[in-house]
Amino acid sequence: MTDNRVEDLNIGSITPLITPDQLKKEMPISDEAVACVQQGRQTVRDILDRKDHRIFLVVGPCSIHDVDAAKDYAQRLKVLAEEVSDTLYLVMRVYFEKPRTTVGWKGLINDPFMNDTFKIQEGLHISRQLLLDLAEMGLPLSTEALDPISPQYLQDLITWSAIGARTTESQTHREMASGLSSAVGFKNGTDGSLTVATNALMSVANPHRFLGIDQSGSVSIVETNGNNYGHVVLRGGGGKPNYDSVSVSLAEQALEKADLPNNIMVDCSHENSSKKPELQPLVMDNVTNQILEGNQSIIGLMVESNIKHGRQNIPANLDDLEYGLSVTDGCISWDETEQAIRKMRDKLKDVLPKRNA
Ligand SMILES: O=C[C@H](O)[C@H](O)COP(=O)(O)O
Ligand SMILES: C=C(OP(=O)(O)O)C(=O)O
Repeated sequence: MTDNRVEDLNIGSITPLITPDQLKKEMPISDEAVACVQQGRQTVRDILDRKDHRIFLVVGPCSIHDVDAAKDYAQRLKVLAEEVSDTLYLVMRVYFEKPRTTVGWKGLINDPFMNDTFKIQEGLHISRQLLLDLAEMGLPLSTEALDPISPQYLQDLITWSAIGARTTESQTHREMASGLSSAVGFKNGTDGSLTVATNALMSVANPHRFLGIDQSGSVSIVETNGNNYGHVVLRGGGGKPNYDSVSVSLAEQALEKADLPNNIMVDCSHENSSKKPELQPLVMDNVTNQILEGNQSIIGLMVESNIKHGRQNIPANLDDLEYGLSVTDGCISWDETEQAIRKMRDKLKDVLPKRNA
């Protein structure tokens, strides 16, 4: 018998999902969380506009896999954030979606139980509850906007978003970012190319029309206004770092040539530290010294930090998971994080108020 099927040949199944509206009805944003998000977004915009002298640090685990450990981390970060708040504005990394070089665990939304059961609906619930809990603590939160649909479920709780090195060049992600309500950092490409990020900034500031979903889950034409709070994130690439003063100066020239604001974030992790977490404090200190020496463009840093130093593979028996240890990229420990952030604050506390004067 002839098989006449011409579609869905590679589809295993398609399962309807809760709509954004339904999830938000079950788990509504509270007044405390709204206040936290609004204040956080305004602070980041003020830093980008040089109305706030501080530098913002996007700091936290490479990925969230254990909600209790994330809350434990957040409580520590909240105390440190208050301590350094005259100089630094700390935003917690709460990354639920991981872009993989090939394959691997894709994060808490995709596979919340880390056992290939891919309970995405539960992943959305768990992720939203964590964002609510953390925002209610008064912590500004950040995430990578990777899936083009998931922002409808979670972005109301996000203060700063990233577009990752693997997707900065993607039109879909630039379109999505043009409609995000938060400021958004575009990483340079994995090969080190900055042009993909400067092109992304030119794209994202413009209105776009594209296919998406609305809050009731209907496939829709989305029209955006454009996002004027995009900036580049230098993360190294092509086997080389790009946090050094020469690379930063080249990035400044590229921004000037493209008529873009002189706003640069440095990611201390990834290829800026050859994925060796213990090198991140050295990158932080180098960038701090650049600011002490008069740099005007660096407005933010990213640091991958967790309760414990390093990383672990996801074990076959999940009872063997070590508490507070990353299952994706290696992170610096909480003690190292406190030490590095305090050092940065002490070095910059008298300098930042006079910067850009
Ligand atoms: O930040 C995390 C990783 O660097 C990124 O998701 C790629 O990870 P992989 O190369 O281990 O797949
Ligand atoms: C995946 C990440 O970074 P990059 O896109 O720079 O690899 C990340 O910050 O988690």
